[in-house]
Amino acid sequence: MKCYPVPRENLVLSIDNLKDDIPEEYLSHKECYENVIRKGSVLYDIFSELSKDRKHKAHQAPSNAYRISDGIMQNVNPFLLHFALFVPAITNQATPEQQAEFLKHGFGIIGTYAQTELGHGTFLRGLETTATLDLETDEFVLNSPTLTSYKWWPGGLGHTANHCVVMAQLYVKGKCHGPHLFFVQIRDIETHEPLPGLKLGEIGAKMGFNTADNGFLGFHNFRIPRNNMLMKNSQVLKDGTYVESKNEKLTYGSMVFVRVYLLSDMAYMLARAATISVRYSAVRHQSHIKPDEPEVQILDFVIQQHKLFISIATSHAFKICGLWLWQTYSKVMEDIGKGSMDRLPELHALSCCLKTTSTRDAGWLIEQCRLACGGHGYLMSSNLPSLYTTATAAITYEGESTVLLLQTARYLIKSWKRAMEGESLPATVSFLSEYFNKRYNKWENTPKGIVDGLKLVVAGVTKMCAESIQKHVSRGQQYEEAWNSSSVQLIKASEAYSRALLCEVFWFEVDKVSSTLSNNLAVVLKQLAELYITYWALEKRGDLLVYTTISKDDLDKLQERYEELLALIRPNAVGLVDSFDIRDEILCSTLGAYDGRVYERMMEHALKSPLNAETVNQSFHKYMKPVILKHKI
Ligand SMILES: CC/C=C\C/C=C\C/C=C\C/C=C\CCC(=O)SCCNC(=O)CCNC(=O)[C@H](O)C(C)(C)COP(=O)(O)OP(=O)(O)OC[C@H]1O[C@@H](n2cnc3c(N)ncnc32)[C@H](O)[C@@H]1OP(=O)(O)O
Ligand SMILES: Cc1cc2nc3c(=O)[nH]c(=O)nc-3n(C[C@H](O)[C@H](O)[C@H](O)COP(=O)(O)OP(=O)(O)OC[C@H]3O[C@@H](n4cnc5c(N)ncnc54)[C@H](O)[C@@H]3O)c2cc1C
Repeated sequence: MKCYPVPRENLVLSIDNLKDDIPEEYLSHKECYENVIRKGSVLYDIFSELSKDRKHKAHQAPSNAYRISDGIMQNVNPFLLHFALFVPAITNQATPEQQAEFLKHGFGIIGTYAQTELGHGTFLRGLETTATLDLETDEFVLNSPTLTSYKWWPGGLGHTANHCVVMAQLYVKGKCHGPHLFFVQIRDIETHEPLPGLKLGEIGAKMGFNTADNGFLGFHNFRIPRNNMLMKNSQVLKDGTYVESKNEKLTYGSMVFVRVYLLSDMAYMLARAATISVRYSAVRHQSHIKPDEPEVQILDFVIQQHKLFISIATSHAFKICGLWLWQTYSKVMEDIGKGSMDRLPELHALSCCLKTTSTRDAGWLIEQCRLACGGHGYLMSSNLPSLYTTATAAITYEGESTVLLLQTARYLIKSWKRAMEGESLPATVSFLSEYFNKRYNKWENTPKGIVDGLKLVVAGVTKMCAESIQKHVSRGQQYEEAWNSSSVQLIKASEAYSRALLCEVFWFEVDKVSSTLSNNLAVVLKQLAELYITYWALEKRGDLLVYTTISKDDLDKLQERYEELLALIRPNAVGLVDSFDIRDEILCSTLGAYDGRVYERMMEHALKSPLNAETVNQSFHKYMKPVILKHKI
């Protein structure tokens, strides 16, 4: 058996079998998949050895592994769902005995998380796949009663995974108990053939994520042992007794895990885009500022700084907030382990709005980085297009953005009502009570003043939503209709809440640690945090004018300070992206390589195009020449 010493980035990235002779963009859909399975299998082998060598918790690839695989895969790893959802779902939702049983083969199985169906992705209570208890055989019978009930989208489901965790409506003695999770083998371990009673395949080409092997799965009277229902939170006993969960939403717990993780993942996606575009902007000379001087680095254009420095700052904001949210998640999971669900609604609300804002911001900011690189940003070899299509998928997967913002809005409205009744609120929403009791300060042009102002916007919009709902109810609408009628404002409340959270956590976490940092580092980090907060104060100036005592003069001063910060950051801009420390083999960009040899790398990459293997392509003689000669005058 091949034995890998503990891999370091250098070692993994030096494995020849992980290099591409032909850039991925020149491979067919099928070749792309086969190529990524080739590379993914080498990595999977390394992770397996690593988990043995390093006593890693079973099946958890080391966190830096994702960063290495990002470089090797360039696109998406078809084994991603195994680590991101399949294993976490089992460790989060199965009993210890079940975990030992289901994961006894260690890396010998490859799983995915099969929840979304052709007909339902958001509304989980509407999922159609059924799992019906057969008391006589002590089994569940899985069925896909309609075409729309086919599982559709799960990553790795088409041709990679041999197991999955399936979400299905649980039926016991004719009664439906709602969505539950089941451990299901779908392919033979030896032959990899689909097991009898299953219809499996991949869903076809997508705008990105094309190596994720997203698939479809249909069940036809497919039997699994009763013990294959994940039974940590709810159970079905041998006699058919159903023991319900302390909180039925615990079944949705695996999605919270990934939503929390995505904040950090987006920090990394943005760090890559910022590294590429800032380095390129330092190399690219174009146009003049002073007519009698040479062409300047485009990074000297203030508007270029305005386009790019927000991405540097946002990457740090997401990294720091991601750590804060992860600590909150870990604490809530610990509480749940002790039987307390009190903070679960708060964690759900936080993870929903922060996942949404981080994925949406990563999307438009990566696009802004691409556009700031002109035509060369449009080349696949820049890696900016792939970063964009990969990042923007996250706006939809793991909870579609609008739907998740409405979940946070639900929590804000409930918290507002509690504030009106004088109840104490968790720290993350206590400002609602302050606002309700008219305890807030006049505007201050400071980072803290801006954070307080953004919170006033949240409180003001939340109050407006509550009044809108009440107005529609008083006009005869049911509450749910009134909710729907007010949903445009409800989304605004959640968006404002998410922005206020990001600004507050970023500023105060940086402020908290700055005394422990070298003076220079503290100064630069505070400049980034202040830039982030001031950027969003200016973006949201309309709301601040409506809900706070900010004046036109205050806004003019903020604009001036913002431009000062751009100038202060400019000398450190390249150093700041270098400090993301993303090596060329992982950055995969002709524009962003550390040595700055942009034009040479662009030409080297262009010559790898199969079209450049010959000076005249055969299509000239086959198609063009007859037409040209026919019409030649
Ligand atoms: C380790 C490295 C990892 C990763 C690296 C990188 C990438 C990420 C990895 C993988 C990404 C690739 C693929 C993505 C995979 C997927 O997409 S999986 C499928 C994702 N699908 C969804 O997210 C579905 C979204 N829909 C829902 O969650 C629910 O349908 C809903 C919440 C919208 C509605 O649920 P309902 O049951 O109808 O509830 P409701 O009637 O609206 O009531 C809401 C109440 O329920 C509480 N609640 C809802 N959800 C949760 C939850 N998750 N946790 C806790 N509580 C929840 C909510 O608080 C409300 O409570 P009330 O007190 O107000 O009643
Ligand atoms: C790249 C990618 C990978 C994926 N990987 C997986 C995977 O591994 N496993 C898995 O199970 N799933 C996966 N998914 C599926 C993903 O989780 C779903 O696409 C997502 O949950 C959204 O559901 P939907 O596609 O049915 O959209 P819908 O829910 O149908 O949404 C369509 C539109 O309707 C709106 N809408 C829906 N409900 C409401 C509401 N209550 N109020 C207001 N508007 C509403 C939405 O805002 C949206 O604009 C993946 C998806 C993608 C794109």
